[in-house]
Amino acid sequence: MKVVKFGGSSVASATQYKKVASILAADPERKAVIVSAPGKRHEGDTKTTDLLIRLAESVGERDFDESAFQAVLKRYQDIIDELELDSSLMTEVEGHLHEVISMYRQSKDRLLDGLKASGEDLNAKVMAAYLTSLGRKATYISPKRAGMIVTDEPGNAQILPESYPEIAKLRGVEGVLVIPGFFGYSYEGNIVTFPRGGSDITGSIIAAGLDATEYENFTDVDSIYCVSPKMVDQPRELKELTYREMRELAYSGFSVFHDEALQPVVHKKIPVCVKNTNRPEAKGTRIVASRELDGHPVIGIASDEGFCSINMTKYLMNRELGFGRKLLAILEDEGVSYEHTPSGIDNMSVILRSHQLYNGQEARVLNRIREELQVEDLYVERDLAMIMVVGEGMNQTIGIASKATQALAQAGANIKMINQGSSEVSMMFGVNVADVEKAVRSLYHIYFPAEVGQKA
Ligand SMILES: Nc1ncnc2c1ncn2[C@@H]1O[C@H](COP(=O)(O)OP(=O)(O)O)[C@@H](O)[C@H]1O
Ligand SMILES: N[C@@H](CC(=O)OP(=O)(O)O)C(=O)O
Repeated sequence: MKVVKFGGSSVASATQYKKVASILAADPERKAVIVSAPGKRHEGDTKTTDLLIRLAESVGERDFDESAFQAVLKRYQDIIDELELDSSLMTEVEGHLHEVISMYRQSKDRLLDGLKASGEDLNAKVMAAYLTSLGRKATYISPKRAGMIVTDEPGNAQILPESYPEIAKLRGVEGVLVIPGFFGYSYEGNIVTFPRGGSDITGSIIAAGLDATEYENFTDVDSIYCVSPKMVDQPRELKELTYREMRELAYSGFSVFHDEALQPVVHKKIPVCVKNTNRPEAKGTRIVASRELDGHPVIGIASDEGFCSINMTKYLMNRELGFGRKLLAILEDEGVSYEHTPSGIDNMSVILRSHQLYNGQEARVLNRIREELQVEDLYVERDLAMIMVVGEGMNQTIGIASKATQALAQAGANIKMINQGSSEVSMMFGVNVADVEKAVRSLYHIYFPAEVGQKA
């Protein structure tokens, strides 16, 4: 039995809905369908989730931005009209949005989550109605009915383990199950969303709960490529990669699959297959527990922006017992999470996502570090990007780092930081944001010269 997730671009319009229906019809093993909210129909379009965020932000004591409300309605109206579905569905869509607004008006966080979740919830209802109109047995299943219990942290939910036996009970439901992605319910009874892009997480949770043989993730590209197709034209397609490789790459910028979506399938070793809704005949990419090494020690190069570094120096830091612990305790106390901590004899840096150091917070954190740790030099460096070079074959190959530094030098990118984890499945380089694209292209050229040659 397979679990199939369709991303926003795959369910953005009536045309896309029809592709979904034929993909489902092509394989009776496709039992559970997870849908995102309608995404972008073309370059420059706005995702329904973003329209819903705009709507949530406009809600006041008594009113809200009517144009944002109408823009959301129009996304569903277009799909419902073109598929000639019952007009009562539109009444349901409108009623649902009004209900969420009036229920959560008093709490900004809850309202935002309630409206964001509506995007997928309404789409799942429309999808179930469409499949039924085609004569398929299809049932809308809310995350509540599925038993998806999550932590009560708005916009950042995590699934609780007791959900899985509940989800397993869905195996007994006849026909295709249509489940909205992106949210669950907390014990407090609230709707709580996963981080952005979190419908991938729902798909993975349902796959693990149902003990699926495969989790198919349908999107708008033929495969996962070894670098973002936004940076390199037609890069090398990846046939297979391991969970570890994908986790590193997704975390570091491969937005095609959510980095938190692997955890539920990993321990059951359920393969994930990323495929194209617009070209389902293309083989796609399989993410599996282990793979044969294919002569490419590096499998992918990812990059992400929006980092900063807190750098500090203190003479004889190496002799000061507990320095690192005290530093990290200050960050924990201030609610700041960190990504990496490269260090030298008398200096240490903490790399973190810049949005965590907003104005007041930055001053507070720096003051505490200065006063409590008595450092001699302390400053924040912003506009950093992290580049991750990933591959299972890297730990058995000599010269990977030297190739990387050569490529970065050729690109004229100044290396701000190098970090290699003990797993040796990845190596990370910090560079200025301004240098990141040329650095990634240069790394691609050095690690995949055959591909570059073929296209020249
Ligand atoms: N390495 C990569 N391989 C494939 N796609 C990538 C990669 N890195 C980034 N992407 C982007 O991810 C997009 C698909 O993810 P997303 O927009 O979230 O799709 P969906 O609407 O299906 O959820 C692709 O269109 C592509 O631009
Ligand atoms: N619609 C949500 C969740 C999601 O996963 O969407 P998509 O499948 O379009 O990435 C978002 O935009 O974040």
